[in-house]
Amino acid sequence: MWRIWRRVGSLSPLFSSPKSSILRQDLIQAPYRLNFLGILSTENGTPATIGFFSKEKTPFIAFVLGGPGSGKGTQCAKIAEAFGFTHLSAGDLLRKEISSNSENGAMILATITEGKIVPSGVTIKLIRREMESIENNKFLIDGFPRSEENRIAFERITGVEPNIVLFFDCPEDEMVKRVLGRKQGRVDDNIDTIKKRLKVFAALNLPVINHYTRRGKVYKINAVGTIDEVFEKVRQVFDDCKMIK
Ligand SMILES: Nc1ncnc2c1ncn2[C@@H]1O[C@H](COP(=O)(O)OP(=O)(O)O)[C@@H](O)[C@H]1O
Ligand SMILES: Nc1ccn([C@H]2C[C@H](O)[C@@H](COP(=O)(O)OP(=O)(O)O)O2)c(=O)n1
Ligand SMILES: [Mg+2]
Repeated sequence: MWRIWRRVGSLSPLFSSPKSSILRQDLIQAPYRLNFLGILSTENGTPATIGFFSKEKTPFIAFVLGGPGSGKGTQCAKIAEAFGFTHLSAGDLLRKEISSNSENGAMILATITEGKIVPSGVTIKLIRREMESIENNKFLIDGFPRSEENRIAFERITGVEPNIVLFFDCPEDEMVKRVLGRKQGRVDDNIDTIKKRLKVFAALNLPVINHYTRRGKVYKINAVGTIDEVFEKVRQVFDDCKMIK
């Protein structure tokens, strides 16, 4: 088991030990497996709390959400640079799995091509692996959680909630224009898949944003404007966030 960092929902001071490994690999309980929801569970099927961060090692977590092309990745790069965060993009981690020919690669490729969401257990395992190997205590988790299933699995597995959630609010026609102009050779950056991703965003990701809005954690940012104009609004959030040391 990972050690629990702190109770879900609480906000606490952070970053006591920047050089320490945040997740304790030696505390992971085996064996565990994915249940039908893609949530990690023990062999008898009960949900497994596979991780917990000790109180002193609690990282600051910002979930970064918004529709496809809203500018999440672009803004995360700037936040990472300006505020010393580590940027973890769920989509990038999944694409890396595809190109490394891992056992889940074919399933991930098929899911992304369809504009659908990869089972939570797979994505959380990749995020966890990164958080374990990186010695930082400030993480931007970009493009995750993409669904209530993602969110619930993350909270159940880690025992924590994000400290804040950034939501880049962007009109659909602007998102379509940006994705079609992205030219990174992605299998999902075509008009058919974009339409599906926009539907999936509205159906599955907006409920996550609504949930965290009710929890008072969402900073909604108008994503229209130049990259620098948007970043000025983002900067204010981080400048004002007293929890970030
Ligand atoms: N404020 C902006 N105005 C115009 N284009 C933008 C802006 N922010 C990002 N872009 C461009 O739009 C595309 C999508 O941005 P990206 O950061 O990859 O979005 P996301 O990660 O939300 O899908 C990229 O080509 C990026 O350079
Ligand atoms: N939590 C996540 C994040 C991304 N994915 C899949 C499904 C998404 O359409 C693709 C691409 O995600 P990515 O965040 O890179 O996409 P955008 O930056 O929003 O354009 O990856 C997922 O299944 N689960
Ligand atoms: Mg992105």
